[in-house]
Amino acid sequence: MRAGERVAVSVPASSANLGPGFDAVGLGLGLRDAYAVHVTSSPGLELALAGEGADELPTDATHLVARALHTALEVCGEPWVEELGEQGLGLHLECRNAIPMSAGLGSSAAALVGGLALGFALARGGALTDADLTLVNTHAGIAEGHPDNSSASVYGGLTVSWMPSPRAVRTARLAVHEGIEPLALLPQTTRLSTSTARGVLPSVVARADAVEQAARAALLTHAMTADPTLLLDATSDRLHQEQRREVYPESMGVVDELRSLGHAAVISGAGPAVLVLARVEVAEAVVTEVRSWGRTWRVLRPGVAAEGVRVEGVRVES
Ligand SMILES: Nc1ncnc2c1ncn2[C@@H]1O[C@H](COP(=O)(O)OP(=O)(O)OP(=O)(O)O)[C@@H](O)[C@H]1O
Ligand SMILES: N[C@@H](CCO)C(=O)O
Repeated sequence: MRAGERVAVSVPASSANLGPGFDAVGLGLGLRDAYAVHVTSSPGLELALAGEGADELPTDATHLVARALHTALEVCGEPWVEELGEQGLGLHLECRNAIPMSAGLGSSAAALVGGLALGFALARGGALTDADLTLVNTHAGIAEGHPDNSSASVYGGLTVSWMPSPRAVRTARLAVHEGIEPLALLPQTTRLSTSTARGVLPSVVARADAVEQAARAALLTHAMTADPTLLLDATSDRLHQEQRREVYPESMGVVDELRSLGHAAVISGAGPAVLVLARVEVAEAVVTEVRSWGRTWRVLRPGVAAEGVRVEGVRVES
């Protein structure tokens, strides 16, 4: 590394689960955080934060993007801040966040994916290979503990991920049917940490529920890629939403109401955001319906992220 090198990446938000795909299925959303790292000639780590969470996140090496950057540089055998300081160099990290935090839109997964991608891109002189993306996917999925959000942030589109062992992540990436528009509904103030939402889940599942969940999860991939008319049936869940009702009662009310009108509404990830997988011909009507309630819900129409994490710029100053 030398002073003047700079790499920038952007990384999409994601919605996880989509109903029955708990901890496995993710959808990349067209709302992106932007991160950049600059090698400077002043030793130490400096962070500049803007956008969502900027006034509450740490501005030192404990920041999630910085931690992920550190991991990637270590994997590549590159020096971290202390060692760089001995060479008279430092790192300046910029994070511009568009993804709301603790909302259910995969902000922490995006931070991990973005930080790892920055580190690999910096170590490789600016480009990310498929092998690098596999490493990002693996490290981010393991760090999150479940790969659904992080894989969607790595690859965009619809992702189905599984962990053959606690140290391995695999992902199949599918193209979303063009007749589907994702709508994200956000309560104005409510936040919910993923760990709180995971803490209320029972550890045992009845066989009848497991059987039905497997059928719906299989149907989900078909509905999302080939036949959106099946989305209402394909987004029915038996494993986590009802079990978590107490931690997001208002969101469940919205899901119930929209589903009773025939729309494929689910809790987005661990909530409290609600995701509606609307057929494009009814998307406008869903937005009008939600706004007519007069409740304080924000409607986002981010579209599907066709691309996952990507390098946005590389600069080497002499
Ligand atoms: N963009 C970010 N940059 C730095 N740290 C973050 C970022 N997003 C989340 N974090 C950290 O991760 C912690 C856990 O986030 P949490 O998993 O609750 O939110 P989330 O990822 O937005 O939610 P979800 O996974 O349900 O979509 C936050 O408290 C914060 O410390
Ligand atoms: N699958 C995860 C997504 C949240 O990060 C959950 O529902 O707990």
